[in-house]
Amino acid sequence: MTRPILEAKGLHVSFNGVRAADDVSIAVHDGEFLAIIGPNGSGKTTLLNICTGYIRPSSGSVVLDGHDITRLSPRAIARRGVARAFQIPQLFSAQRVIDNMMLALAATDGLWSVVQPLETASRRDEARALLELVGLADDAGRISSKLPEGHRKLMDIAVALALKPRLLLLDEPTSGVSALERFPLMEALMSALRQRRITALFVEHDMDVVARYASRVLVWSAGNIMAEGRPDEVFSNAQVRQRVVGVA
Ligand SMILES: Nc1ncnc2c1ncn2[C@@H]1O[C@H](COP(=O)(O)OP(=O)(O)OP(=O)(O)O)[C@@H](O)[C@H]1O
Repeated sequence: MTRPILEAKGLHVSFNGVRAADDVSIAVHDGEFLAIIGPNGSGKTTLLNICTGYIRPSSGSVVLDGHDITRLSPRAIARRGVARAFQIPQLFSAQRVIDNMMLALAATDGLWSVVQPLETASRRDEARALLELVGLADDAGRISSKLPEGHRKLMDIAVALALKPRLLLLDEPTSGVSALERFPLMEALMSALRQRRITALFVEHDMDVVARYASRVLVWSAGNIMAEGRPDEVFSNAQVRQRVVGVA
């Protein structure tokens, strides 16, 4: 296996006595598409929150490319190449898709200023390239709120990619997406990740999606990992089938 991009070691977090991370250690390797599955409330999102600086663990560390990022702010972590999709509120749902993309690029450039024009030729080109990357080139002129849910999710992913991340964290990429849309969405996501050589970690409840797309799976239970392996390995584990997949 390749070297880890991100390594978490011995993470502990409790909320009012509930252990959301109970000595969690994980390694995310370059190029993998790593799934996290597990029952509601088992601590999956807490791990994403720790890795992106939104929650500080009471002990343990997170190391990105050899640098300790445990106590950095979310913004500082994002600048080091860790992006998160489905985090940015849809403040501009009345705007066109291309305008949202240019806003995301402007925010990444740190050019939040009324005197700076939002639309420049290079930013428009970059926005279009990102939309093309996720298969939304034809949606550039549409109003964001009018997009089907699968396309809106891809727009959120394109917004996260504006940061040029090395590691993308996704919390349930297919939630709220129709059965017809979820595989095309995943295909577009996988293609974008491959083209940009981005490693990804995703929390997912849809086991068909995990079985089909994950390169490795971590199974969460009560604040820690109860099993891990390739999708076929974890899905043939009786405990996992009983506790997580819901099949005896
Ligand atoms: N900011 C917080 N304040 C208080 N309790 C929290 C906070 N974040 C998480 N928790 C609690 O920590 C536990 C783990 O929550 P977390 O959201 O990480 O689980 P999850 O596996 O992502 O769940 P789901 O699949 O339902 O999204 C839960 O009991 C949750 O209520």
